[in-house]
Amino acid sequence: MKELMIATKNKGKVNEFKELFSSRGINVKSLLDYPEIDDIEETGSTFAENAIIKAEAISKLLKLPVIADDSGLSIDYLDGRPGVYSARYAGEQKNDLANTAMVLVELKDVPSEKRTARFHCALAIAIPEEKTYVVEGTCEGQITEAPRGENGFGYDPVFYVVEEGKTMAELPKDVKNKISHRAKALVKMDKLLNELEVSGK
Ligand SMILES: O=c1[nH]c(=O)c2ncn([C@@H]3O[C@H](COP(=O)(O)OP(=O)(O)OP(=O)(O)O)[C@@H](O)[C@H]3O)c2[nH]1
Ligand SMILES: [Mg+2]
Repeated sequence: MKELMIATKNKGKVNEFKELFSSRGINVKSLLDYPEIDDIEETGSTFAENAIIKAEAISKLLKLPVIADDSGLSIDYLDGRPGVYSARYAGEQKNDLANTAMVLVELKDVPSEKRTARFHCALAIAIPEEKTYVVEGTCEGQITEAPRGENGFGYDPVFYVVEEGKTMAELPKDVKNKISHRAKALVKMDKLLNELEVSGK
């Protein structure tokens, strides 16, 4: 089986990448397999910049082709926040429940038509001694007034997907893995990997 390294310590992302890549016959390794590697500082101002920073840093360290994911939620009423600060919105401890609660407080009494939002995912692949490539995917939705559902991670319980009539956390994982920002970016990455033939090296 082929193998790919994903430069993340986020368990929710790792689970999704394992599901998404297993159907492609690719085994996923992540930074959860390398606890000695410290977090890479995300100093970029866009998802794409941060994905490149993470992919290049880990690729340099491991001397392997490495994919990194930088993702988050942009809420129109909050001028795009939490954006690249999605993981740390309520503090450096990166607490999903606290982040979600903060967003709900900021949107208190905001009517449903003004609660539009989208998830973004930038995936970068850094190849040693070669270029770094980036692809992106988005998923449109609305922020609910209270969390609903047990699946997924992060802001999924408050992210309502209008076409499905459910929050991301109420959707079965195979449905999220078809419609999500990450799934859409991965379809583009898949094409790229086929062209570059890097998976498995
Ligand atoms: O409800 C959600 N469904 C998703 O599908 C999703 N994808 C990302 N996010 C949120 O955005 C932050 C990313 O920040 P982020 O890309 O910096 O990741 P991270 O710091 O957790 O891990 P790493 O990959 O950097 O190691 C995460 O913490 C999540 O809160 C999501 N929320
Ligand atoms: Mg991060």
